[in-house]
Amino acid sequence: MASATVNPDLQKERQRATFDADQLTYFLYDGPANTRRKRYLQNLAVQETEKYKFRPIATLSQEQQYEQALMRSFISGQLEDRLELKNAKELSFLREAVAPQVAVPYGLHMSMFMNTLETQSTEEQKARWLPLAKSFRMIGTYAQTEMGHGTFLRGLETTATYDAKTKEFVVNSPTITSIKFWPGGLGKTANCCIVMARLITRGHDYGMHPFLVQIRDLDTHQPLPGITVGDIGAKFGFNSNDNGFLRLDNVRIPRDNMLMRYSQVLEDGTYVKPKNDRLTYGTMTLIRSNIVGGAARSLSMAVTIAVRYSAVRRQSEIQPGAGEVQVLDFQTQQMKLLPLVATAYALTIASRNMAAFYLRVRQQIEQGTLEELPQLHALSAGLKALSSWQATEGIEACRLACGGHGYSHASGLPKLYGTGTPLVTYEGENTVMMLQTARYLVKCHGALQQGQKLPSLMKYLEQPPGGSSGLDPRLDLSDLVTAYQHRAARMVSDVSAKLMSAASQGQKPYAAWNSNSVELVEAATAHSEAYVVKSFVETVSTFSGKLCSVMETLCRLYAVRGILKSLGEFMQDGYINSQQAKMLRSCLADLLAEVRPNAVALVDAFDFPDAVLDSALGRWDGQVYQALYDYAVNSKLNEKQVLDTYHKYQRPFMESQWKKNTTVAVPARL
Ligand SMILES: CCCCCCCCCCCCCCCCCC(=O)SCCNC(=O)CCNC(=O)[C@H](O)C(C)(C)COP(=O)(O)OP(=O)(O)OC[C@H]1O[C@@H](n2cnc3c(N)ncnc32)[C@H](O)[C@@H]1OP(=O)(O)O
Ligand SMILES: Cc1cc2nc3c(=O)[nH]c(=O)nc-3n(C[C@H](O)[C@H](O)[C@H](O)COP(=O)(O)OP(=O)(O)OC[C@H]3O[C@@H](n4cnc5c(N)ncnc54)[C@H](O)[C@@H]3O)c2cc1C
Repeated sequence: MASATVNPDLQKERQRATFDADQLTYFLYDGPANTRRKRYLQNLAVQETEKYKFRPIATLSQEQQYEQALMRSFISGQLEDRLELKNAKELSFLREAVAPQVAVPYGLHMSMFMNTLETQSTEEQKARWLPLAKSFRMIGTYAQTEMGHGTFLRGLETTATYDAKTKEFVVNSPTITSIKFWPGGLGKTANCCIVMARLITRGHDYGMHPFLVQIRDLDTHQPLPGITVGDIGAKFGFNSNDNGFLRLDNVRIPRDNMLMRYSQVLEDGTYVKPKNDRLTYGTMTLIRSNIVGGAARSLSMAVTIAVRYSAVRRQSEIQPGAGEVQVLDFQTQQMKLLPLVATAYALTIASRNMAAFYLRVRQQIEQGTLEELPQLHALSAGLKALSSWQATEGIEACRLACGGHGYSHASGLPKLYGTGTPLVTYEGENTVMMLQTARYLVKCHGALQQGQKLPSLMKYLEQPPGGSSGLDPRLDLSDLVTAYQHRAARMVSDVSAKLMSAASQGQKPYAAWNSNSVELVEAATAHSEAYVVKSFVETVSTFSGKLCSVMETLCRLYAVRGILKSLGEFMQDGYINSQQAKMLRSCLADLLAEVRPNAVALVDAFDFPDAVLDSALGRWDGQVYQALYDYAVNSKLNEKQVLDTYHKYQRPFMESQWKKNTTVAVPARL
C-alpha cells in the first residue's frame, strides 16, 4: 500500500539540504527541458508497466524471468512506436523504467550486434542488413567467447575457411572447447549472430574476424541445419537473459557474409589486410566505454536506496537516554555510504568524459585517422575495470549497510548486485583490462625516456619525479589532482624500471611482465583513478553558488577517501608525509560531517522513480515498513494458509518423530 505521507525524517532531511537538488538533477540530465522530458517518459513507462502487475523477478523461475523480460521489451517497443522515439538517451530512459535492472534478451541485439554491423560492414552490407536488423527481422547477438577462451582472443578455435570454388566460408566448431558460450540472447531469442572466427584462406590463418551467420529460420525460428544452439542454464543473476551456446557443424555462408569494412577476402581467396587489425575489436571498446556509465548508474541506484533507508532507519542511541537516532548519524554509517555517493558522482562525470572522448576518436577513425586509438583503448579498458569494481563493491557495501533488510530482495540491492557484478567479467575481465592499460602506460614511459612527447591524457607522466605535496587542510582541489597524478606517474615509473632491470638481467620480457603484473595492475588503477579525480575536479569547477560548494566537498571526500585507502602508494616516495596523512584523516571526518546534511538531497538528485529503484527501502516517501510488510504478505508462500506440503512432508515427518515418544501428552491448545 503506497502512503501519501512522507516519512518525517526524510522530510526533514530534504528541508535541511543546503542546495537545490533540482539544479544537480538538471546537470545530470542536461538541463530543465531534458529533465522534464526524462520524467515524462519514465512516468509514462511506469504507468504502462504497472498495468501488468509483474511479480518481483526474484520470485520467478528462469523461464518466467525470460518471459517477463520479453513482455517488458514488448511494452517498451509499443511505447517507443507510439511516441516515435529515436533519440538514444530518451530510449534509454524509457527502457530503464520499463525494465529496471532487467537484462533483456534483445540487449545484445541493440548494443553489440547493431554496433558491429554499423561499424564493421561495408556500405553495401549495411544497406542489406541494417533495415532487417532495425525492423527486428534479424535478431542478432555477438558470439565471440567460447567455452575454452573468453579473454585470449588469439586462442579462439572457431574457424571460417574460405572455399573459392563455391565462394563461401565454411564456419566450424572443431572441438568442445570451441563451442560459443555466453553470448546474450543467443540461446532462444536470436535468429542470427556475428560469429567471431579465425579466418582461413589459401591455407593461411589470419586470426579473428567477424562473420554474419544465420542460425534460425526467419519464419519458424527453428535452428538451421548444422546449427546446435541453446540456453546455458541458470546463472548467479542475469536469468532473464538467455545467454547461449552455439555449435557450428561446417555451416556454409556466402563470401560477403564476412564483415568487410576493414579487411576483405576477394573472390579468388586473396586476403586484404586492414589498416589496423585491432579495428575488429572496436565494438568491445564502445561497450567498455558504455559500461562506465552503466556502472555509475547502478551504483547511483544503490546509494539512493541505502542513504534514504539510513535516514529513515532509527536504531540505537548515541547519547544514552536521548532516544534512537537515524543510523545515518553514526559516523561509521556515513563512512560506509557518503564516499560511495561521491563515487557515484565521480563515475557519472568520468563516464560523460569517456563517452565524449570515444565519440571524438570514433569520428577520427571514420575519417581514417587512428592516432588516438591506443589512448582510447587504454582509457576505456582502465575505466571499465575501475568503474565496475567500484560499483560492484559499492552495491554490496550498500546492501550490508542496510542490515537484515538489505538481504531481502525487497531492498532491490541483490538484484542490482546480480546485474552489476558481471560487469567485472564481461567485455574484458577487469584484471586483464587493467593489464592492457598498464601495457600502454609502460610504452608511454618508454617513449618519454626517449625524449618523445606524450599524448594529451598521458602528459602528466612528464612531471619530474620526487618533490612533496602541497596539500594542507584547505584541500585545494588542484593539489588533490596533482597528488593522484604524482602517485600514478611514480608507480608507472617504478614498475617500468623493474621491467627494464629484469631485462638487463636477462629475464625474458614476458616473464618479467608476469612477475610484475600485480604492480602493473596497481599502476593502471592509479592512472584510472587520477583520470576520474581530474574529471571530477574539472567539472565541479564549472558549477556555481551553493551547488558548487556542495560538489567541491563531495569531490574532496572522494579524493581524500581514495588517498587514505591507498595511503602507502602516496607516501612511498615521501610525496605525502606523515603529518599530511594525519591531517587527511581528520579532514575525512570533517568532510563526512559536512556532506551529511546533504546526503538525501544528493541522492534525490539522481531522480530515480520508485519503480526504477524497485526497492522497499529506497522509496521516495520513506514508508519502508509498510512496503516491507506488503512485500512479505505477498510472498507466494502466503497464498494459502496451510500448504499442500504440510500434508505431503511436514505432517508425515512430525508423525515419524511422535512415534519415537508416544507418551508425551499433547494439549488441545498450548
Ligand atoms: C542490465 C543492466 C546492466 C547495467 C550496465 C549496462 C552497461 C551498458 C552495456 C550494454 C549491454 C551490453 C552487454 C554486454 C554483454 C557482454 C558482451 C561480451 O562480453 S562480448 C565478449 C567480450 N570479450 C572481451 O572483451 C575479450 C577480452 N580480450 C581482449 O580484448 C583481447 O584478447 C586482449 C586485449 C586481452 C588481448 O588481445 P591481443 O590481440 O592478444 O592483444 P595484445 O595484448 O597482444 O595487444 C596487441 C595490441 O592490440 C592493442 N589492443 C588490444 N585491444 C584493443 C582494442 N580494443 N582497441 C585498440 N587496440 C587494442 C593492444 O594495446 C596492443 O597494442 P600494442 O601494444 O601492440 O601497440
Ligand atoms: C553475464 C555475461 C554475459 C556475457 N555475454 C557475452 C556475449 O554477449 N558475448 C560474448 O562473446 N561473451 C559474453 N560473455 C563472456 C565474457 O565476455 C567472458 O567471460 C569474459 O571476456 C572473460 O573471459 P573468460 O570467461 O575466458 O575468463 P578467463 O580469462 O578464463 O578468466 C579467469 C581468470 O583468469 C585470469 N586471467 C586470464 N587471462 C589473464 C592474463 N592474461 N593475465 C592475468 N590474468 C588473466 C582472469 O583475471 C580471471 O581471474 C558474457 C559473460 C557473462 C558473465
